[in-house]
Amino acid sequence: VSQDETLLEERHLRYVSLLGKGNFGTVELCCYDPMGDNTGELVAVKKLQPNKHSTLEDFQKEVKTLSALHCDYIVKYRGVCYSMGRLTMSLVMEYLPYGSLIGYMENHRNSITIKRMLLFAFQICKGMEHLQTQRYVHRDLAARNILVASDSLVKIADFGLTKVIPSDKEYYRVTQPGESPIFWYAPESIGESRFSHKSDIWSFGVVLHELFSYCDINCNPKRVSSVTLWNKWMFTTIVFVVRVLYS
Ligand SMILES: C[C@H](Nc1nc(-c2c[nH]c3ncc(Cl)cc23)ncc1F)C(=O)NCC(F)(F)F
Repeated sequence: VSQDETLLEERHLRYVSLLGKGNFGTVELCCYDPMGDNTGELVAVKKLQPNKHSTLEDFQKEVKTLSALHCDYIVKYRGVCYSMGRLTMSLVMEYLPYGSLIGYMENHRNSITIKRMLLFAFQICKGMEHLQTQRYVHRDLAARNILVASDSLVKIADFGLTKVIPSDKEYYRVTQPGESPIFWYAPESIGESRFSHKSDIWSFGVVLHELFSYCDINCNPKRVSSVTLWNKWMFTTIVFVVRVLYS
């Protein structure tokens, strides 16, 4: 019988620690140990908590997206794990020990060279290039969604908002913009909820800003655009004007 090694059994997944939370559910560090002799592999398990933001259908699309992407610069898919009699499911991915790029840049502020930042930027470009060849738009490219595999390798992760561009169009229009990270959004994404490879490139520009500012909390995109009331008023006005221009 052909063993589908991407269908993982919950009984072999041992909880280690909580890695982080999102508006979909949580990501836990687990050890997948089918032999039961602690020779298992550390994995990151994204558990779905169906809520108003993310449904099982959205989650299944994320699994389909990640399982279709094979690239050194994209977090690897390990499989899915159904539990509670297929009532809920988990997405199992490789575990990247150095965590998210934000934390890494803050902790290695003094040892990161410009050359290293350019290497990371190049790797993110290669990952995004692979996404583009499959007509995917990430829609949430930000330093918080880049993982660090080693001191010289980063990978794109979190494909929860990723969409496929229809073959007859150049862009994807979102009907219900959820919790939008608008500080990473291109003008046409703010104005018309339109997403394309070009809007991913805009977000990449914001990621470059994060990289070259060491993901410093005092100048991160959200902070920069709302540091004072004036900026807040200005930003609101800009969003309003952009929406008017695009309507
Ligand atoms: C909610 C989860 N948050 C976190 N994840 C990790 C993490 C370390 N190592 C990891 N290896 C594989 C994965 Cl999928 C996550 C981690 N560390 C801190 C977090 F806050 C997450 O998925 N964040 C999006 C992205 F993965 F892009 F960073």
